[in-house]
Amino acid sequence: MRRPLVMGNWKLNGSKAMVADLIKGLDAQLAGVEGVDAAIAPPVMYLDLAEQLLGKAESKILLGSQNVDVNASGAFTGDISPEMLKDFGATHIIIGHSERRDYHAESDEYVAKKFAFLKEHGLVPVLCIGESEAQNEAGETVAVCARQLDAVINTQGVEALNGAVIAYEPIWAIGTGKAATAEDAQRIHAEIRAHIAAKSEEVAKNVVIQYGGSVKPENAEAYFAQPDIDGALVGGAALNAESFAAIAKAAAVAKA
Ligand SMILES: O=C[C@H](O)COP(=O)(O)O
Repeated sequence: MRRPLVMGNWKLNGSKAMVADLIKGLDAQLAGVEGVDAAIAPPVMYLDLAEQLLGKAESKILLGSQNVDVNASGAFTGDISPEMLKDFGATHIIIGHSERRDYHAESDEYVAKKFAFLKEHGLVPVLCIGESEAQNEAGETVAVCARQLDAVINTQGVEALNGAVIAYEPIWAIGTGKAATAEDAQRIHAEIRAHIAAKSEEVAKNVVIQYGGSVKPENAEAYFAQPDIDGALVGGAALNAESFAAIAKAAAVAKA
């Protein structure tokens, strides 16, 4: 049985006060909620504070990050290494988000390199994949997702997906309020799982596939009712403790 994972990607939002408030609210809202892993990825600047606050509260909330770079140390100005993330207690690291692919020209190969680097350092890659609106309209959704996945599978073997997380995020649904229907998302998740199953049924059966793109408390239950949707990667709604907790609770109930 796959354990659901609901992860909040705070993107470029936050301040010390906001981090403290949000973590306090999340801890209160999520206390006693079983059957789901909840993770947060604040801006890297606030990992230290988040780690301290979670530690003080003896929180069950997992800590993550929104990115990693591909060098361990040395003359790489501005880069962040896996060991630095580990040093602050981050375990779940988002890579390949469409905002990184688009605004920072990150290729499938570069994202795959990050994937391998995280695995090498014992961290959990949360690999984002998904199609643009134009690709969706052209009927290329499954091919795009397969290509993005194959960048990892063909270089590292399908077993590299063991213990990793895949986040299917149709780009046109991110931050737009125009979420994919639960049925459409399920169809793509099933295709993604089938693509992996063609290489290994065991890996496909166990890999957690999250949906991301305008997930809100109002639509969360419908996603989690689908057999191949194992959680969510949440942007906007993760900036409010009550909304994020409601989504996490919906996953716990649906997957119990
Ligand atoms: O990483 C999260 C996604 O990009 C979804 O963002 P959103 O929930 O604001 O649409």
